[in-house]
Amino acid sequence: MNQKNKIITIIGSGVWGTALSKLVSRNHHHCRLWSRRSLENLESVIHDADVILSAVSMQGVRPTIEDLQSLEISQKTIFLSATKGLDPITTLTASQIWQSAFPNCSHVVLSGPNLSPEIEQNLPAATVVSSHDTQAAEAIQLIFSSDTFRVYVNSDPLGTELGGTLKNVMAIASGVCDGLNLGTNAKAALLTRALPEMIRVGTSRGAKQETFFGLSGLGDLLATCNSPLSRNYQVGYRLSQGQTLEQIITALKGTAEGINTTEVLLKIAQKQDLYVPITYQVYRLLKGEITPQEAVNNLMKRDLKAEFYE
Ligand SMILES: NC(=O)C1=CN([C@@H]2O[C@H](COP(=O)(O)OP(=O)(O)OC[C@H]3O[C@@H](n4cnc5c(N)ncnc54)[C@H](OP(=O)(O)O)[C@@H]3O)[C@@H](O)[C@H]2O)C=CC1
Ligand SMILES: O=C(CO)COP(=O)(O)O
Repeated sequence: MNQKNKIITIIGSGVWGTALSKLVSRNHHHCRLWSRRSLENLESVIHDADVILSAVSMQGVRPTIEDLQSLEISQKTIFLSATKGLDPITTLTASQIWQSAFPNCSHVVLSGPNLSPEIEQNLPAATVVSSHDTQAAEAIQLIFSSDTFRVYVNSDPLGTELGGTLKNVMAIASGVCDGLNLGTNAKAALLTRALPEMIRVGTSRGAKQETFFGLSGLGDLLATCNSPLSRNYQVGYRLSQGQTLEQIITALKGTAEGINTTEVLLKIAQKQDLYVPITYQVYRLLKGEITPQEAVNNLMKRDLKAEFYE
């Protein structure tokens, strides 16, 4: 694909879709930012698009696909997914759903430590674009790369997507950790134990372990779990301050995917008999079954064991 002046249609004009539209426009590509509330119709904005980028939250993925399936889409169009969530019914990632809906097109995932307010400010950041189609991933890499946005490529889309998705659960736990003032040691312990938990789930689904040590895994875990800019972190922090989940969701600006992901992740873990202690405590906390302090106590009081195990 010639890299000059591509037409990029972004579906979902929430904070992430908007931040991505600025990256595209700064690189002098033609960006069409669309949401279900736009006056333009979807058919006109996808016409001749080189890339259809989905930046809707997980609950918007299936409705968006249904709208697009009735329209004519060239097989040359690259689908790019920036959603970080899991489908509650099938437990599939967003890109897996896009792939099965449009099997004849190339699919790429974009995921990394990319808190949108910092991207909006044009602060330096890095991300990963991942696909089984190397050419498509490299085309997306060129479209988004700039002096302030460094884009890497890998060929493990599932691992890339799951890193960004699973860390949202850990970000809730991390917000609790900071809100209860548990200290730097506790935070280091939490994040270090969170990564193997994410890897256990990811590799059981076919993702590569090494991907979780990259930007979309460890990188996004560090960013999201250490920043009050993260909505998922805010959920945990506010729970630690005694707010109810209902109050938090009402006050929260934007989507915290980790709330839904925790439930789906626990379902996966129970079905596949995977050990996910942090996720389990986050789940019970979100359900109102335990207090934040009880979640901490439950994690600390578990049976002793070796640090590394299969
Ligand atoms: N914000 C960030 O820093 C980052 C976010 N992400 C991921 O990107 C995704 C979007 O996040 P973000 O932009 O922050 O969230 P927002 O809550 O700001 O925006 C959500 C978007 O999804 C759309 N949407 C929600 N439900 C539906 C539906 N049923 N049908 C169609 N569209 C729907 C919304 O449309 P409408 O406005 O009409 O409601 C809106 O455009 C999430 O999966 C998030 O994890 C990834 C990286 C960074
Ligand atoms: O994924 C993100 C940063 O990489 C955004 O995190 P939140 O959805 O928690 O705000």
